[in-house]
Amino acid sequence: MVQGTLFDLQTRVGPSPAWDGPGVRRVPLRDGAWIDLRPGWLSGAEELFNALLPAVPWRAERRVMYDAVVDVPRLTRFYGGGEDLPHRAIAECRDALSAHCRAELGEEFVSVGMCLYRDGRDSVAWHGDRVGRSRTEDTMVAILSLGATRPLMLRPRGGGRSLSLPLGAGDLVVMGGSCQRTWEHCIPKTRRTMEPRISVQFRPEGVR
Ligand SMILES: O=C(O)CCC(=O)C(=O)O
Ligand SMILES: [Fe+2]
Repeated sequence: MVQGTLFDLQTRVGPSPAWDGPGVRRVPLRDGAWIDLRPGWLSGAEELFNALLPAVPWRAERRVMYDAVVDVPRLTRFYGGGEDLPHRAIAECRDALSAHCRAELGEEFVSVGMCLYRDGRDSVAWHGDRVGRSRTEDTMVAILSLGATRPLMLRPRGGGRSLSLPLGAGDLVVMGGSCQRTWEHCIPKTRRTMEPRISVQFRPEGVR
């Protein structure tokens, strides 16, 4: 108890200054895609989760599917470049990511998307982030995970074995190369957790 309190006081919410750490690796995928894993990148993940949950004006979306209007099974919020972000640590993460990836990416991360999975019934179906330049160009999309651990799954668009990456609180994954066009990703529904998860997605301008 006492230890926990001291730890909380000392933890500053923000990205680790170092990219290196246990479990850090690049996983090359076929067709010119890759993912970078940076477990435990964010310090104070629980504090950031607790701050974002009430501070973000979450939106419920509805979509037309076949001939029915259905609820999108998660809440979302999108912040374009220049919009005020709900926590200073999010801007610090974006800037740290830009600094780390700039040489390879050739540009900055600009927008911040957020998803709230209220419980294991919330999900995102198989897709690539293919709105905009990512439809035709290599790019990067980084995802910071907060709250409950949920697997991010990836599969080649042309068919083939899928990969499951459990993303825990504070973990970062960067999808790079052709990943958005040649692979798909999803967060499947699960009965395993009823706890909420927030994901924060960082994307360059013109990628969605
Ligand atoms: O929540 C996640 O980790 C994935 C979200 C996602 O794929 C998206 O918003 O495009
Ligand atoms: Fe996505």
